[in-house]
Amino acid sequence: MAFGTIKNVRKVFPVRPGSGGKEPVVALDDASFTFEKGELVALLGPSGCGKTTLLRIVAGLISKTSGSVMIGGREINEPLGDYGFVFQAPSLMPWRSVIDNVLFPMEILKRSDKAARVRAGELLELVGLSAFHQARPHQLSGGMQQRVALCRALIHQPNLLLMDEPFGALDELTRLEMNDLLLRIRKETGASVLFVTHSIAEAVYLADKVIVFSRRPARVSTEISVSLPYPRSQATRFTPAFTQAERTASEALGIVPHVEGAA
Ligand SMILES: Nc1ncnc2c1ncn2[C@@H]1O[C@H](COP(=O)(O)OP(=O)(O)OP(=O)(O)O)[C@@H](O)[C@H]1O
Repeated sequence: MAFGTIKNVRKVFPVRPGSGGKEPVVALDDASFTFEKGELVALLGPSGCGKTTLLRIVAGLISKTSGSVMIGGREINEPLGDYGFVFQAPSLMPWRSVIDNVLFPMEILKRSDKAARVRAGELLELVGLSAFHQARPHQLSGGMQQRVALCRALIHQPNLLLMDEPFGALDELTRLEMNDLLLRIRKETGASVLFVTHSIAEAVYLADKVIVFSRRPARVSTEISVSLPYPRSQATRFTPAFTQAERTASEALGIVPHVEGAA
């Protein structure tokens, strides 16, 4: 059985009284795909097609209207805690030091012991922030803050990392560095990753599999298996296989017409 199974998930947001909306919003319509333990799946699709909604359903943060979500053999109907969530904004607590931000989830889980502190140190080393344990968020660049947010998402050793356009606000060079960092982290932790992005190149570079959604209400329009070898490096972006995968994703999004055998 797959580690994660999203099956026929539908989400309708009802009209909220006083919101001015006239029709319920069908955010997801029949979204289905599976993923394995340790697999990195990129979710790609037009703005507003329901990608964030799907991540929140997988996390158990919001309910689905119908369908099922199974993660690690358990049906998800409420937050089960075995996931880390990384958002586009790092949203660190400005009054806390870097290490105390990383340790925050462990305080909530009442597991903020010496072992947690050691693990926080290891994670900060992994992301190259060993020298910044006591720094405050405002003393860090945007990329550094997002590294701290990554450590915070991983501190309780989740099996699943949910990432919602985590590098979308970063400059191009920092984003490329963060892509490589994420591939390293995935390898070291063995966590599965669901990664929402608007960038076709980022999706192809990171993913084992790209799920392309149609316009809202989202359905899975295409599933692309990315067969680029590991380890991937920035040079991978200049290979014919990379261009081919980008083209396939672009065709699935309707950005370029499908041409048989084109690369
Ligand atoms: N709480 C809510 N109440 C009502 N409608 C909502 C709610 N959350 C999301 N929606 C609607 O559901 C649709 C999908 O939103 P969602 O944020 O999941 O899309 P997205 O694909 O992540 O978009 P983007 O790529 O622009 O971030 C949108 O039309 C949005 O307005």
